[in-house]
Amino acid sequence: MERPEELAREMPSASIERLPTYLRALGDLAARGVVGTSSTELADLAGVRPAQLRKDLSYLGSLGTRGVGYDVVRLRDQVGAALGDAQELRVAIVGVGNLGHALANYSGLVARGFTVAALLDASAAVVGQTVAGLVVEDVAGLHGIVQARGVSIVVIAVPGDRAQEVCDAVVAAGVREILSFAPCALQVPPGVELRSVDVGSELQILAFHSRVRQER
Ligand SMILES: NC(=O)c1ccc[n+]([C@@H]2O[C@H](COP(=O)([O-])OP(=O)(O)OC[C@H]3O[C@@H](n4cnc5c(N)ncnc54)[C@H](O)[C@@H]3O)[C@@H](O)[C@H]2O)c1
Repeated sequence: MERPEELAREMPSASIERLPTYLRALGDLAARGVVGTSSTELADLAGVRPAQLRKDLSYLGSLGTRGVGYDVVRLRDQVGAALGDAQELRVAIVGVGNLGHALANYSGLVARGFTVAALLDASAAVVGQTVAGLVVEDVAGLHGIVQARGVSIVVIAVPGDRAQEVCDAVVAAGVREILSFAPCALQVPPGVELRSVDVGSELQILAFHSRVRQER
């Protein structure tokens, strides 16, 4: 029998990507005072098949009890811990323009246990400004700031043509988890986890579905 941490290491990325949805559904159930839930109910709330949900949760060692289901609070805490809830994860945002401002002020980060520990920019017009209670610092100090404040995740919100150089500097500073909003593909060395959110591509995917529906 594998230990929970060994199982979690084997979790496929598609399963990891569904964990925040499970956590949100479990949080809603807990807030409503629901004590126990079935895989069918939870899968329904999360918009997945029950078999998929059971498989995903099995990687956390959460098998539920046949006929009883899952203890909501226990499972919420287990999924939360897998997503790093228990640790205080420190995030730095590089690029404090329109998007960087919005992200720095986004209450959902704090609600999910993240702390914005630094805001960095290259523009003299932006450095020194106070945004969301933090003074924007010069990106030239990235390495020292990451080390001194224990930053483990960096969000890149700079223009596309600056994103790769920023990404390289972030990796050189020792960061292994990066979220990029830049509308371009970034290269990272093995061992660095890069997630990209390209709002334009997401809209194009919706536009594709819209066109196909109209042609039916
Ligand atoms: N605005 C949006 O709604 C939106 C949505 C999704 C994605 N994006 C993408 O996010 C990125 C930022 O968008 P924005 O609208 O905030 O742009 P912006 O021009 O308002 O802000 C970019 C910021 O990055 C800073 N910057 C430039 N080069 C830098 C460097 N080398 N190091 C550190 N900081 C640097 C600039 O000084 C500026 O403050 C872009 O790649 C954009 O395509 C924007």
